[in-house]
Amino acid sequence: MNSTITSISALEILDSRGNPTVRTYVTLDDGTKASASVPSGASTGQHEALELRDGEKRYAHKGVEKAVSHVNVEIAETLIGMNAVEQKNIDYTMIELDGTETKSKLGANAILGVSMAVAKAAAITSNLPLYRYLGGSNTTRIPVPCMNILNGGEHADNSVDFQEFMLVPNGAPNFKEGLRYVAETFHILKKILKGKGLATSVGDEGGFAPNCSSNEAAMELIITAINEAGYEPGKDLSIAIDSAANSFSQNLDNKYDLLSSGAGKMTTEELIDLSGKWLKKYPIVSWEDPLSEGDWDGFSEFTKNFGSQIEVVGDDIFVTNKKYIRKGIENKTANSALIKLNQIGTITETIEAIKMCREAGWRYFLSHRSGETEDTFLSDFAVAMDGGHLKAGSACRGERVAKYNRLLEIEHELGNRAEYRWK
Ligand SMILES: O=C(O)[C@@H](CO)OP(=O)(O)O
Ligand SMILES: [Mg+2]
Repeated sequence: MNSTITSISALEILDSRGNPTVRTYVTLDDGTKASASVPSGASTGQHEALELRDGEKRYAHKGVEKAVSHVNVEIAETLIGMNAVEQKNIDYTMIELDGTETKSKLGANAILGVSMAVAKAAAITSNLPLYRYLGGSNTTRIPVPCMNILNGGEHADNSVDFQEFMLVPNGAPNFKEGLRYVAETFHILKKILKGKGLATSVGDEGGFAPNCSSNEAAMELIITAINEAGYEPGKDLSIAIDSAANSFSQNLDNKYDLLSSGAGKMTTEELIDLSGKWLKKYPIVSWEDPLSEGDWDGFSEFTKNFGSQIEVVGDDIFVTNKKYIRKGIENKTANSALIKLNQIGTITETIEAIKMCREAGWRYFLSHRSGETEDTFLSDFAVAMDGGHLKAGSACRGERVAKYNRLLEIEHELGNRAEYRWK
């Protein structure tokens, strides 16, 4: 099948934080048109692919006109005439054109936007839904929606150190019900917060951002909400945490300072100890970045202690990069990797990272960024990758809800062939 790319262009748009990001457009010779928008993180790993930003300060977060121009000029000149259904060829051509390890010449935001828009155009011209085009004909598994309902860390200005507290509807019979479980509990949590005189304003991903008296108090509120919503903690709904420990480790090493809550300085051992206590008390099934990206030994210790009980996810430490995931597999650093397309910058490399996890018997956790757009590429991608779970924020921000709604659509389309299970 030949579907020749006839035009590629880009535009600077805004993301959900009001910061500039890249939207790309691709046209094929049969008239097919597709566009894609690139997300942007706030709590980033040091080794992520580079998000190219302009020098001038027109916005709080600088513009992306340079990246836009790289799409319009270098990338367009190189890819026009190529076959859109050859994703790997397209992605590796851009990787070569850039020629740097972190995509710093053209910008990962420029490259990823094109990678995504080409895949969308190829799916349309192949008459296939995107999840099926990327995942093949046996793609039937809808991910468990790990919904972020309480925010802290760099995603909120409150007194909680851990960045994300997520509800995991692992006891639900299907995605639709799972989404209902978490959305209902989200609303109950709002009532509880109101009743206690705590703020019901939300953080970047739409989770509430109350000033709790401690990190543990945040956890207690969530357990209360699950119970009051009529669900059984640990049976219907469990919990996933993203500590994003980089944000309370100034030098990204084994020294921590839980400043926001006032819990104070902690060593790796003390943090692991605290986690052990929480794991005994609360129905936690997944813990992401419990330690900072420089604390490889601490991560391994954490995994040795708890890896048989829960999913230990590396985000900032692996940055969806095979080089770091390989090191993690060798050192038993974790047992799962967070997967974010823009951390590495192409669809093909993201798929390769997932394949590496799969082959090692690791899990992988598909993820949005804290700065998102209305693009629902992630939903189709998560289904295509058969990973079993995704995080896409809360139930009250349009750019997050769009992803969940797309998953409802896919589940509906698959009918009784749709699968839903935690593991
Ligand atoms: O740390 C994370 O996992 C993400 C997404 O939730 O946040 P950010 O996009 O800010 O890196
Ligand atoms: Mg994270």
